[in-house]
Amino acid sequence: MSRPLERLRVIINHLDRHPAGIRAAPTSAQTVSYGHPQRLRYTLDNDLLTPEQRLFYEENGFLLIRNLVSKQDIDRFRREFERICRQEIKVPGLVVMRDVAIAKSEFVPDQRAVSKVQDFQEDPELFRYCSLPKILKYVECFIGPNIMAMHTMLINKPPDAGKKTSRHPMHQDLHYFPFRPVDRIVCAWTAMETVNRQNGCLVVLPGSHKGTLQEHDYPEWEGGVNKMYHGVRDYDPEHPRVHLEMEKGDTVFFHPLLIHGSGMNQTQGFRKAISCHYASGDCYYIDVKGTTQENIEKEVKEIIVRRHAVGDELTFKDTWAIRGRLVQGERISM
Ligand SMILES: CCCCCCCCCC(=O)SCCNC(=O)CCNC(=O)[C@H](O)C(C)(C)COP(=O)(O)OP(=O)(O)OC[C@H]1O[C@@H](n2cnc3c(N)ncnc32)[C@H](O)[C@@H]1OP(=O)(O)O
Ligand SMILES: Nc1ncnc2c1ncn2[C@@H]1O[C@H](COP(=O)(O)OP(=O)(O)OP(=O)(O)O)[C@@H](O)[C@H]1O
Ligand SMILES: O=C(O)CCC(=O)C(=O)O
Ligand SMILES: [Fe+2]
Ligand SMILES: [Mg+2]
Repeated sequence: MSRPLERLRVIINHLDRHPAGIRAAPTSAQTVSYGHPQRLRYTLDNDLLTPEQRLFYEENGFLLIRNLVSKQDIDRFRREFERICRQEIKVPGLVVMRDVAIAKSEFVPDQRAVSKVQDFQEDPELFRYCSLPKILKYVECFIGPNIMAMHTMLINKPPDAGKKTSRHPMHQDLHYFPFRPVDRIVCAWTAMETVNRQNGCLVVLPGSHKGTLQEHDYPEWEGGVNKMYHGVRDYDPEHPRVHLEMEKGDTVFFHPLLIHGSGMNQTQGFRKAISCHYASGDCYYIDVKGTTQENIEKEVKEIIVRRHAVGDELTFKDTWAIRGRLVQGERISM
């Protein structure tokens, strides 16, 4: 194991299990002088993060806060998700996804198994997650006081059906987003139960957020890949990787350029997590024509046309502006 990786493992294993109490072990980052705030590019001045936490995010592109969301809240999100699965309620705009190995097979027992729901902004109970003051306090440290919830997901990673399709390839979330600046975007991802290597926890490449947006495409996986699960075409297999093992309520905040994915679910349970991508209310939309993001724009448009029978008048940008919801401060240019 490489030395930086070993150090990270040590830090993660020693994270205090108290929300405000993370004390990272010394890293090389701490040689940065606290008196030079202009060196801090990825975090903002605030009273919440300790200098160690700020430096950890600056250096690694993620910050894990233990025990942030209460068990009661998570149980409520879980019950709401179950109601959606049982089709007891219908949520406008909600996208329901089943695993490709299940959707395309006649032989898998539970054809109805939902692997993920996206765009729950119209479900008041699930959307409560995105407005939790505990979450927003941290989000503000990364993107400032004007906060838009741009993308919401409840991931119910199914037991692998034998084709490794439950994996999520290594990717950068920015690939999906036609808005900038990149440093005013952050994801909050909360474990709804114990997540570990067995059931496919998040895997991150620490420090990869300092690079640029890479070209993404479908990985060449024998057993198939889920729709729109693009992966970074070439990433350094020698780059240290960290498996983020988390307990119910633990929350990781991460930068949209951080390369991450998740391994296969080798258990019989559905591994649950809830997440929201936030952007500052003063971000702006970009045209992705001629960029590496053109391929995902094309796929999103095809799905929208098929589903809603609309033509070219709805742009990639519009699909985001429609889903985005202000949760704090002002909506300025989003
Ligand atoms: C806007 C993008 C999101 C940005 C997120 C930011 C970072 C997040 C990183 C990611 O999460 S990337 C993955 C994001 N994935 C998606 O957004 C996919 C969401 N899912 C869907 O849009 C629908 O579930 C899907 C279009 C895949 C299926 O729609 P339907 O429920 O209408 O399916 P239907 O039963 O009508 O099946 C239509 C076809 O899709 C196939 N299908 C169903 N589920 C599939 C699947 N999971 N993968 C591949 N194909 C699938 C199905 O077999 C069938 O194939 P055929 O046309 O060949 O018969
Ligand atoms: N052949 C592959 N090509 C591209 N990405 C892959 C490949 N195999 C695995 N991955 C991705 O690498 C990440 C982590 O895989 P890894 O094998 O390290 O984790 P794991 O399977 O969860 O853990 P463990 O190795 O302990 O079983 C996942 O995002 C997975 O999708
Ligand atoms: O497996 C997971 O829960 C993470 C998925 C992910 O990275 C994403 O949907 O962007
Ligand atoms: Fe992601
Ligand atoms: Mg593995």
